[in-house]
Amino acid sequence: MQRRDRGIAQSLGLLLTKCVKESRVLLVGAGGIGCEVLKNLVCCGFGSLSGTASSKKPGIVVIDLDTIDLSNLNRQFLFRKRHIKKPKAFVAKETASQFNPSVDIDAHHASIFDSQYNVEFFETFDLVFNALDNLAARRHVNRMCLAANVPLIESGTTGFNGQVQAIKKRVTECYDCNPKPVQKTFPICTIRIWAKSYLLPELFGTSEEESADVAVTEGDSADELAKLKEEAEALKNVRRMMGKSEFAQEVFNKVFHDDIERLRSMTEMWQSRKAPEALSFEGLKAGSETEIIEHGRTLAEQDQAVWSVQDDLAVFTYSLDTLSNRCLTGEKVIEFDKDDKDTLDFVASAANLRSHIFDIPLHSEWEIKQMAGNIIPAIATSNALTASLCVMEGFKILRSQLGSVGGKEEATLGGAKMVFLNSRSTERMITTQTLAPPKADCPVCSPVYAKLRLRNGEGGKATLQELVDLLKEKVGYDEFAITTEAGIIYDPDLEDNLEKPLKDYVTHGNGFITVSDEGDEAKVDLVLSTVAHSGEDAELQLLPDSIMLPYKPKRESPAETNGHAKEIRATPEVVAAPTTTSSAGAKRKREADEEAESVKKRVMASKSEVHVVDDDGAILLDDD
Ligand SMILES: Nc1ncnc2c1ncn2[C@@H]1O[C@H](COP(=O)(O)OP(=O)(O)OP(=O)(O)O)[C@@H](O)[C@H]1O
Ligand SMILES: [Zn+2]
Repeated sequence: MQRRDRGIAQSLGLLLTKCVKESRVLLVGAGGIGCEVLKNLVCCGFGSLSGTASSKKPGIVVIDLDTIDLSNLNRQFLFRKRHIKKPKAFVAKETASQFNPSVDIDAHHASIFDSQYNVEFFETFDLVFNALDNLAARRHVNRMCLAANVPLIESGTTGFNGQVQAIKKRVTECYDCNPKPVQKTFPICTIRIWAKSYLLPELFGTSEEESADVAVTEGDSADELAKLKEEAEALKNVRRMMGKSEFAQEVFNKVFHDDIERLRSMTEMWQSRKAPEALSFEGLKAGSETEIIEHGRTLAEQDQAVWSVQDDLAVFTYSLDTLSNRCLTGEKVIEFDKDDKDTLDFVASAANLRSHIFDIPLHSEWEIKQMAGNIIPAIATSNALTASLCVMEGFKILRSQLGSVGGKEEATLGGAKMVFLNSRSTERMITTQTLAPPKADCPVCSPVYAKLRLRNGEGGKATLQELVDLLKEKVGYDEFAITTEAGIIYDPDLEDNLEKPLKDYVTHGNGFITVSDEGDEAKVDLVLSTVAHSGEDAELQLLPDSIMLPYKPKRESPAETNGHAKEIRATPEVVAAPTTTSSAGAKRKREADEEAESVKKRVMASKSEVHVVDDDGAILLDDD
């Protein structure tokens, strides 16, 4: 036994160490947290004995869609300067492999949304780690893990804070059990966004249509939008003057004078707030055009200082000159990028000029960069600590799968917790919270997941009618709706599509089809992932062959609850029809029975006076 292995075996015990080595894990994202997680996984020997001797499988699969950027190097320590522009996944594999040659890593430079990463792919793992930076990908992996019934360790950091959440279908809350705050959209009047998402694209964007990319929120009135359109039209005329010496002056006067005067003339808008004060280029300028540009160039170096209005005019003129030259020498589109200094100079000076007009405090370019780039600094230490917590939670989940008396380990996920990190805290840096059970009405984890096997991957010749018939026969539906990512394709009042081929609707690979009961006593939703087969048998097949769906939990009326809980329903998640003879079906039935048993035990063990969510999403409440 190698010295490293000895240390791990001493910490984890022989049984868990063996389990860690035999596991197969997926890591999604090889950025700040991902690099750290990969290092930990490799050093702990994850997957070093995965697969059998005859069919050895890489123990760790890492997927990342991005290439390495200079700005990653301060914290993504698997990467060096020479790796810039190379795919993160490949370089992460190359560097991390050297830490432990017995671990086999499979690296994919791809998006986790790609159709090859379907439910069957996810099913090949014992554990999935999310090390992502966006909501959409996190939610997608959450759903795929639910469909594949693979535990997920979700993680994230912002600045000094970090969070790790273990997610196990039917045992814990899923990522979507609690609605996430929608990623911010800004009203038009938000000035930095105005400069970044409106003014810059209008002047240096691609086409007229594409450039009208303005963030619109509910608060924006139709009037405001109409006015903005009018302004955009006038701006297009000014844009045609690019390259001429009076360009800066024309843009300035149009945006900071004419538009503001028009706005100011809408007197009803200014009854309860201060009216904006228009600026004029001539009134503010100090020196010739060349002098202004030179002055702007010098000021742009001083990004920590708060420039005066005259200074802003100079930087604005200088950046317009630079961007115009770039545009006229062949750069077709110039988009805002916080690391493109010319665009930042433009956005910072324009935002400050507009702020001045509306009597809003001015900011330094550095501050504006943080706001316009939505930047919260990434802290290497937070990432490293969070990544180590991820792997610790991973150990607990694997431990829970080893099995123990009464399924207690399983039910409590081996003691896994929701872990919070505050690396700047003067009290406890790490705090934990018990993992909550799944929310009974969560639209993502309360449905039953099953598979629809399609001939040739796209349903062969099968029509939507055949799917409807199959669902009636095998699930016992009466009135129901079928929805795909594109919207509703069938319900009792929408029968126009029935003769259409199913392949028109199925996004093969990782798309889902949701079937919702519309009857009086509704069953929980059924979510089907599609898998391909090329055999000669049926065009369409449900896996398992037959499904008994539980009913949606009834909402308790206050009178019913009244401190006296009662059992509402308890049905195992997916029960294959008793007639099934296939070994897979029998195994599933056995698993379902075992799961039902384990739920009962959990409920009895918990004796909670509140409620426990059972394995079919229904709520069980105890008797006293
Ligand atoms: N759909 C996806 N599929 C695969 N990888 C993804 C997907 N979405 C995001 N990622 C990866 O997740 C990682 C998140 O890492 P991190 O939060 O450190 O972001 P970053 O892009 O490396 O850094 P920063 O955003 O701070 O410049 C990135 O490497 C990114 O490429
Ligand atoms: Zn959920």
